Amino acid sequence: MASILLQNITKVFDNKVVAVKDLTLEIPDKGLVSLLGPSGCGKTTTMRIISGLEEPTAGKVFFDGRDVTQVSPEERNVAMVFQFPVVYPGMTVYENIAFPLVAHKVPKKEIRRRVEEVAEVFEISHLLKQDTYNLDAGIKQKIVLARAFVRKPNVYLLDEPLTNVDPATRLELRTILKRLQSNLGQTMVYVTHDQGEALTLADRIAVMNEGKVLQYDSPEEVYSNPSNTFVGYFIGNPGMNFLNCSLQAGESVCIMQARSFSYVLKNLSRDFLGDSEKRELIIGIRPENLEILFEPREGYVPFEVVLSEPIGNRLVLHLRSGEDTLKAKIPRTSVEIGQKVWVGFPLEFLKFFDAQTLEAVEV
Ligand SMILES: Nc1ncnc2c1ncn2[C@@H]1O[C@H](COP(=O)(O)OP(=O)(O)OP(=O)(O)O)[C@@H](O)[C@H]1O
Repeated sequence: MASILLQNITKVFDNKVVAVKDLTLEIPDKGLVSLLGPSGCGKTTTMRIISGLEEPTAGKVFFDGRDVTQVSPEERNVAMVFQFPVVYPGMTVYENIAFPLVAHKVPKKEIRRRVEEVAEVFEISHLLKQDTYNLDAGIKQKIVLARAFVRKPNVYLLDEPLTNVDPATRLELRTILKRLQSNLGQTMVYVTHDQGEALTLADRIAVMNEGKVLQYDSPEEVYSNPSNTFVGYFIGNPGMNFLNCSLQAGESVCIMQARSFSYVLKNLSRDFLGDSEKRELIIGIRPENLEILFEPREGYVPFEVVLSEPIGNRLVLHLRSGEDTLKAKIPRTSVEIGQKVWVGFPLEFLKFFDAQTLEAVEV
């Protein structure tokens, strides 16, 4: 078990590619932390720096308060699993899983007990005597995960382990991993570009972009209170809506002036603007938090439906009013393309972002 501290880590490849920029991150002992971000944002590099496979250009890595920046991967005692499962050919499933224990000269009886235990967890007990030849990617990844979990390392580092497995096995493995992690009480770092995976698995998510951590919070917080527009857009399906607005002072409340409509924010006191008469902001709201009416109502803004997309038992409506566009997520119902709906913006769900820095602004 270990807590991990990455302190001001920078990694530059070939003197020009800055993969990680001054990144500081604290991963608590027994925590399950997910590094989430788009392709190329530096997740794998960060993971390789934790494992010791990559040396940072600047900054330090601590395990349980001990500086391990110069310590080898073996001595750090981490178990790593990558996207593409590597099973050892010419060995049975049992031998594959037992491999790290044999290498560490664990007594045979103990090896058998641990292999059988972990095989049961990953539901591959029936395959233990088989050769690994001809097994599908999902089963191979189960074997690789079992080989990682048969050990008792300081930290488990999992780099997109479910990306190449079929959807049914992916769901099954998510549940197994979550259960294992909480039963074992081991520190786990999980790299993914799949927000669904991060939101369901992790205790805390580090949302990354361009080599930086933009927000490090619980799944609930990154979803409900994104610290900037990137996080709001990247998390959620579809992502958060954004409207370029000027927030203007009315008599006692504020008025949201978008490019093509205005909307009175009845519960937002004029005091929000202080001494100014108006402020340029980006207003964000999640698609499921828009209020959608099929009849006109005073104060609500008419939008036209330009597309209606079914997602499971929900509909995603693409809406337009002049230059302003929104996506709304509503329960399935019959909606015609070109029909009008009336939209309300409940204050409790509105997020305000600075128009220049794109960072969240407190209300
Ligand atoms: N060994 C390397 N040499 C040169 N550039 C590298 C090397 N490894 C990574 N990079 C570059 O560093 C940046 C971050 O890469 P990294 O693999 O860490 O991102 P990632 O978020 O894991 O992406 P992906 O999800 O696509 O794996 C990218 O621009 C990548 O091309």
